[in-house]
Amino acid sequence: MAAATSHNAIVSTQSHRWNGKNSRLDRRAANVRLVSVGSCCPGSGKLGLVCASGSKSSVIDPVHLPSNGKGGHSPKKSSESSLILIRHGESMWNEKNLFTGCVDVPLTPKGVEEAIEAGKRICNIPIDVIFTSAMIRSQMTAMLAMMQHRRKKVPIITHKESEQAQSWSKIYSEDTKEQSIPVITAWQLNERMYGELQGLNKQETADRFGKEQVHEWRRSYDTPPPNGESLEMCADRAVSYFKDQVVPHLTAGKHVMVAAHANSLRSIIMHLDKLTSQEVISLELSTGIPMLYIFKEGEFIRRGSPVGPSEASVYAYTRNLATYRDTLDSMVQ
Ligand SMILES: O=C(O)[C@@H](CO)OP(=O)(O)O
Repeated sequence: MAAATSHNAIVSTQSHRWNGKNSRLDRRAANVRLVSVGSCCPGSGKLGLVCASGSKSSVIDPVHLPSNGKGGHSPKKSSESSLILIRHGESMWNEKNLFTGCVDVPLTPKGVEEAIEAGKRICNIPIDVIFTSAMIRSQMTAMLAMMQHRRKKVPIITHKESEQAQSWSKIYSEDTKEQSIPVITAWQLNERMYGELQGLNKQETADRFGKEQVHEWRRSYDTPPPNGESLEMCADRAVSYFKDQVVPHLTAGKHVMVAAHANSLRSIIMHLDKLTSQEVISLELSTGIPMLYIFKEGEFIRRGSPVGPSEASVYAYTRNLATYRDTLDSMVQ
C-alpha cells in the first residue's frame, strides 16, 4: 500500500516548493498582513477591528452585515477572497478500505464527526457559494460543516437539471435568498473513476498485483488503473471546471468552499500550487480537513488549515478575515 502520510505532508510539499523555485510566491505570502488569533470560534480573541457593511469585492460578508455600533468606519475594500477546499469526511468504504472512486457511498459516524469538526474550523471564514461533487459524501460534508458556521445562512442545493426542477425549487423571498448560500453540484468534481478497482479491497489488491503497481495506480499522475481515470484524466475535467466555474466567483470577490474528493482535490491543488507530476505523488489529503487559500490579484496564496476551536496553536488570519470574524463576534453580543 502507499505510505499514508497525513495532511501535514501537503504542508511539507508546499513549504519545500515555496522555499525553492517559487520564490515569487514566497514574497507574496510574506507580504500578506497577518493578524494572529488564538482560536477559531465564538467569543475568542477579539481583535478590536471596526466593522461595517461589506461589499462584493471585500472579504466582509457581501450580504450587508449590520454595523457593530462602534463607529462609522468602513473597512478598506480589497479584491481578496477566500477559497476553502475540503475533502469529505470518512466514508463507509474508506472505513472498509475499499477502492471507492465514482461509487456513491455515504459518510460513517466518524465522517459525520469530521465534517462537524471541519465546520468549527471554518466557522469564521466567509462563504458565499459552495461547490460540491455530485456525490453524497461531499454533499453531506458540506452541509454538516455549514451547520457550524456562525453566519447561520442556509446552504441550499440549486437544481438546474431541468426547467421544472429549476422552477419548482424557486425561492419567493429576496430576504430569504439573502440568508441562503447556493450549493452548486457538479459531476466534474467527482472522485477519480477507479475503473475495475472499484469495490476491491486495497490491501488484497496490493497483495495480488504488488505494492508498487497499486501505488502507481493510486498516486502516479498519468497511469490509469484498469479501465479507470488517471489523475491527469481527472484533472482534465476537475481543473477545467474549477477554472471555468469556480474562479469567476473568486474574481468577482465571492468567497467559495469546494467540498470534493481526495483525487479531484489533488488535481486542483496540483494546479493551484503548481506542483509537478512528481511532487503530486506524495500529496495526500486526510478526510475532513479544510484547507484555506486567499485569492488576491489573480494569485492563490495558500494559508494552510484553520485550527479547531480547542486547539491552542495560533492561526494567522488576513486582516480582512479577522475583520469578518470580529463582525461575527459583535453580532452574537
Ligand atoms: O478509493 C478511492 O476512491 C480513493 C479515495 O478514498 O482512494 P485512494 O486513496 O486510493 O486514491
